[in-house]
Amino acid sequence: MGFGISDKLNEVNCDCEGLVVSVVDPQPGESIVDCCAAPGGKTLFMASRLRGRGMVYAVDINEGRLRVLKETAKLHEVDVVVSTVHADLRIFAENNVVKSDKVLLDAPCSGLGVLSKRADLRWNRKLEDMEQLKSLQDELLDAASKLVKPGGVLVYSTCSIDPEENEERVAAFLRRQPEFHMDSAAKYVPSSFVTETGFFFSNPVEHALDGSFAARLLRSL
Ligand SMILES: C[S@@+](CC[C@H](N)C(=O)[O-])C[C@H]1O[C@@H](n2cnc3c(N)ncnc32)[C@H](O)[C@@H]1O
Repeated sequence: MGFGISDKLNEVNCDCEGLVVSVVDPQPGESIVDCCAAPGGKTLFMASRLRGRGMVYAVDINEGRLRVLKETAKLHEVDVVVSTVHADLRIFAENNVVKSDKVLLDAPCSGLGVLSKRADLRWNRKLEDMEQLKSLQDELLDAASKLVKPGGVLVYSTCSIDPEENEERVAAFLRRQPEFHMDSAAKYVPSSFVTETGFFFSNPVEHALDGSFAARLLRSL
């Protein structure tokens, strides 16, 4: 089996996607759920880190985007460790009894960290859209947390720099789900990307990268 993409992925591992995957810290042999996976940039990074042992379950509600993910995984020869699941995460988590070592929720967000690429987003935000988006992020976080085994890791990430979608969603989640607690990102990414409270954060001004956020949360044993 080839792992040709691994080297290429490692070369570009310094972008936001690679850094968020570093916060997840995938290890060979692990079972990982990528909850909002398509089109699959982070799935591919995680799959390459498994070195042929373990599985990334790539869940997404969008069948077309998931198909692209599957084809890309095959092209990059990591399809043997990627299994796609077409589902609404909230329903999948209700019905799935198997718990995984690591779960990544790269949540749908306002995209406020990538405005330089998506100028259209600047003018399209309405207050009620934001409230709906925050409720969806909360529901998806609760669903994702059900898939984590005791002692396992849940990473919540967005490509937003808005605290309402980031720190505030994590704080609300920890109030609802006290069996989870924060684990600092400091062990996984360079210190310039770690906030005082232990979150991963990149911003276009300081890092010349797209804005992105990730929180690493541990489930008690
Ligand atoms: C920010 S994008 C994910 C990007 C992806 N992680 C990557 O690295 O390429 C958010 C994804 O969430 C998916 N999504 C939105 N609501 C969902 C739901 N209820 N269940 C599963 N996936 C959902 C969307 O289809 C979209 O592909």
